[in-house]
Amino acid sequence: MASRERLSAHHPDTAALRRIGERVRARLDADPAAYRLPVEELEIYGVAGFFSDEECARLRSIVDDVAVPSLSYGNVYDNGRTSYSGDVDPLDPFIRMLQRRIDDLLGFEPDFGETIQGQRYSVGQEFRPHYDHFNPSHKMWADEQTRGGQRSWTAMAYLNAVDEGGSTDFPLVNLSIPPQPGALLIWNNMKPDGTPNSKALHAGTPVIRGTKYVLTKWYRARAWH
Ligand SMILES: O=C(O)CCC(=O)C(=O)O
Ligand SMILES: [Fe+2]
Repeated sequence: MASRERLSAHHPDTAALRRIGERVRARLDADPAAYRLPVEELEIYGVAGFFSDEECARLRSIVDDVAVPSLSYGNVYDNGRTSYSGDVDPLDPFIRMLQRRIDDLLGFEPDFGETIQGQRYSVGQEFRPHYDHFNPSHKMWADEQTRGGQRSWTAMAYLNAVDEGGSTDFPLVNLSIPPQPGALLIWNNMKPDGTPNSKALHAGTPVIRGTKYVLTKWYRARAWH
């Protein structure tokens, strides 16, 4: 363990991730619309009403258009995800406008963000506990190193209210966040020192009644391509 800690502290992305953490934190702390959730050991913020009802409705229909079963995607990161998901069209002017708003809220250059992903969960579907950041011992890590490196912050938007279930839980910091339409949840997957935060483990809990729609945008340590 000690040698792995040492390895990650010396990783070339670590200094960039530390600076990104500082910059985004300062920006969100200065933004009256962003509320820092009162937990230690995880930097996590909420912004209520980030998307309007009309934007949420339009986004839900976009998610319906692009979503396919997550598990049949063959995506190696997706173990534990039983929802439907898909990338939205990054060139769509409506999506570009929304992406700019998220980039601006966090203070990221647009090319640091991956394409927004849409997800739809039906009754019983979930995203089991996982980390958004990459595990450097994973076989895909070498590839990801060349296309932007480690994931830093996650921005996730709820596009509707769920009748029951579907909360986003961070079990290691005792947080359970119920979907609120139009709200954006933002967290740092790294610690302030720029190394992965084990407390960032989270899950989309099973939907019990209704359907859950979300958007997720992951930001990297470097420009993503
Ligand atoms: O649906 C949720 O509440 C969590 C989604 C999530 O963890 C992700 O998209 O990475
Ligand atoms: Fe996640």
